[in-house]
Amino acid sequence: MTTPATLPTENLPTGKLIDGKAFAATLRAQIAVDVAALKASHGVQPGLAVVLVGEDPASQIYVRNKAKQTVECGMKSVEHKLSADTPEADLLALIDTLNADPTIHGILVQLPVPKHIDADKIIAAIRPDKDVDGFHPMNAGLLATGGKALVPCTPLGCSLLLKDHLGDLSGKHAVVIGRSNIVGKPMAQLLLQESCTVTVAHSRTKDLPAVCREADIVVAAVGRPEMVKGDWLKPGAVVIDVGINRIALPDGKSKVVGDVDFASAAPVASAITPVPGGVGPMTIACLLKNTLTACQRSVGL
Ligand SMILES: Nc1nc2c(c(=O)[nH]1)N[C@@H](CN(C=O)c1ccc(C(=O)N[C@@H](CCC(=O)O)C(=O)O)cc1)CN2
Repeated sequence: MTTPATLPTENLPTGKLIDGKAFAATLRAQIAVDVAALKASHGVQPGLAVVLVGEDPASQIYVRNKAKQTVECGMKSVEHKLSADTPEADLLALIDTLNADPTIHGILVQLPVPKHIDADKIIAAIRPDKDVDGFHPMNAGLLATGGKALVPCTPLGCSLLLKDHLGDLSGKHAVVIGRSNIVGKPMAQLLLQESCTVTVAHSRTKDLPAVCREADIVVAAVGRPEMVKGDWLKPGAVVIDVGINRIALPDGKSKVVGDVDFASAAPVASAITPVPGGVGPMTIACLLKNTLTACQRSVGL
């Protein structure tokens, strides 16, 4: 009998699946309650500005979902959609305007940006206290030194899922595959804060399967479809799959898969996030959480 391409998630034993979609819905409901309380106590409504440059289809969907969920939580949402050939100087000018706008507490520029725009320069132009993506070097430094950072949304979401599932993470060996500024490095910092022993693996890591087999927790954020196989895992490991890879199917359609080969990994892991429905929904929920945090801090809370 051949192994199915993906295990149907509904056939997994209870507790094996870490349901990010459900967790994100609960988090958003709590954020809505906190937004209402902030309005009542301080007369302030959190405002999020999302800037999209160009027409990347996936980015358009993410931006639409961000705006919709922002409004559903009772916050103000402002969208700026700029053409793909927008000069970098115009984007910097827009960020200056948003930085100075007292009704806007969170600013993000959807990534990736077109090639003629320097993403690092754009990120550095956003006021650190409004940088709800947590990508500004000031926030990266605060996270690394244990300060009051705004934390990147995807790793924050992974950390919330892990703590909800495992409780205390202290002493666990976590292997993070990927060293990006957006996921891998901040993920490692968050796991260190929880007193994990952290290994950051990457494309030059020797014998990656053997490194993964040492891990109690594997966070895969490498951007390679279904790379992490079941025989890379220690039995009982908890697996967090950050990958969102669209792959073509023989019938001409496509589907989204993670960085983990779910079919072989799920039987070995004690718990695993699915793709879709795992980490992805947590990214947007944590963006709303960061926007609320930025607004609360702006009134001294
Ligand atoms: N400025 C930013 N740009 C980007 C970020 C980011 O955090 N800040 N992250 C990603 C895109 N992203 C949010 O922006 C994002 C990606 C995926 C999901 C999600 O819910 N995915 C679904 C599956 C979607 C599909 O079928 O295509 C899931 O995993 O269930 C939410 C947000 C890059 N850019």
